[in-house]
Amino acid sequence: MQKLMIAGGSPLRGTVTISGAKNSALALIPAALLAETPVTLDNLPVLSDVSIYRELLVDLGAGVEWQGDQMTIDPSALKSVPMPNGNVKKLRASYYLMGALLGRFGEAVIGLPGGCNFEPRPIDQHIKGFEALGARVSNEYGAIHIQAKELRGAKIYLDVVSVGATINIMLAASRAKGVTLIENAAKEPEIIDVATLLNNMGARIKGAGTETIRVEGVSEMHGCRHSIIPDRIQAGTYMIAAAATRGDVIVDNIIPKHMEAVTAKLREMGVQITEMDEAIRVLGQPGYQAVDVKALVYPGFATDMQSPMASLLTQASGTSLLTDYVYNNRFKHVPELVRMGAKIKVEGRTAIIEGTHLSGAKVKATDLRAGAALVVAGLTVPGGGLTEVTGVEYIDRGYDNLVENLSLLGAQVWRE
Ligand SMILES: CC(=O)N[C@H]1[C@@H](OP(=O)(O)OP(=O)(O)OC[C@H]2O[C@@H](n3ccc(=O)[nH]c3=O)[C@H](O)[C@@H]2O)O[C@H](CO)[C@@H](O)[C@@H]1O
Ligand SMILES: C=C(OP(=O)(O)O)C(=O)O
Repeated sequence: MQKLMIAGGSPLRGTVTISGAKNSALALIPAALLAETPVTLDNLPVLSDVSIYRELLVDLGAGVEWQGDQMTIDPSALKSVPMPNGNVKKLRASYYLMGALLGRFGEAVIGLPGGCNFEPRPIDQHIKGFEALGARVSNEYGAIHIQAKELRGAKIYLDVVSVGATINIMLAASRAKGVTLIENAAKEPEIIDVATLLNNMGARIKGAGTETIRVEGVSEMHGCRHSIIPDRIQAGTYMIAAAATRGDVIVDNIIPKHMEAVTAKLREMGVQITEMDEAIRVLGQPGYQAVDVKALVYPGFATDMQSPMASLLTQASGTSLLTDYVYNNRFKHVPELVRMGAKIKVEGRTAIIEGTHLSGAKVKATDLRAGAALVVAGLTVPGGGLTEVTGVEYIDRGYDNLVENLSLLGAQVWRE
């Protein structure tokens, strides 16, 4: 079992270059299966979830060439192989195989997804969308069976704003007959990225990034080349780590507009931030003010940033309130932070955080962003105090080169 060891107290200094977005990559890879000819993705993050997706594509008969940050997917020999078990259960985004295979073949059998299980994460809105497009959907022994004689465009109003359901419906609707309208759609930058790829593959999608997306189905799609947008959650985590260690870091190769909710909140705390064209400089300060943070759908403060933000808020004077309006109970990092001396109480969907000094401890990452929170917390521990984080496999789902990046910024971090 691997562990991350962190000797805290070194201010982060220097430049970190951010890779492509996990949550885009994990949708763009299955989206490529809708084409008849190869799709090349650039700026691909090197993550364990991407490796698992590669294996899924191979099982489906696709050709995959992956070198560094570039992957070429050749879906010309693809088959709709049933995938009730195995790798589909290891990651959340395997649910996109439902929309992609339904669009391409009119059928799919895919096991219920895995991913970070901080609370039950239903996919009823995905299924409602497939059914509205004319598919029959059943759950047999934990695998979703989807079949359609013909997919027909429809008007679909999402009951909850869901990133996954919005993208999954876009995938299937791209190959349906007629026009689909997705109302109350999610507006995350990753949705625009997927729509951009699909349009470059021949789809006709308008309105991605707004709450109404119009998809006019096409009968054929082709390959293209696409560069994945930067990972705004990795970027935000480094911004928070820079502030928490009172460091001075340039977070490079990002889209500063995607970071606005984080930037605004850090400024409100007293962090000095300079925005550049493709980078943000974070200059930490000796003291911070407590703030209230509400995690919301985009363009609000991302729920995926909520856990690392909790660690930063332990460094502010006074009491901060951190409320997650996307998930009811995404607080598995809290008991671990408390082991490190944090003063946090959870009431309902709100964490009440009082500023204090943290000390090193043996802690466990129970999901990806809980892991990121523990790393940030470990970095703040004064005087080289040692934090030992287990559950590293969760962290590897979403942060490539984490140890190398933090070491280059001057942190004392290593794997054991
Ligand atoms: C691979 C990927 O991109 N993962 C991201 C994606 O997850 P994911 O797409 O799974 O998250 P959703 O946007 O769908 O979930 C938002 C909320 O809607 C609820 N819901 C969702 C679908 C559904 O059919 N029914 C339902 O009730 C969920 O339980 C949750 O409370 O967006 C989340 C919210 O920004 C992020 O935390 C995840 O990192
Ligand atoms: C929850 C996350 O990922 P996933 O949806 O892939 O589990 C995340 O990236 O924070």
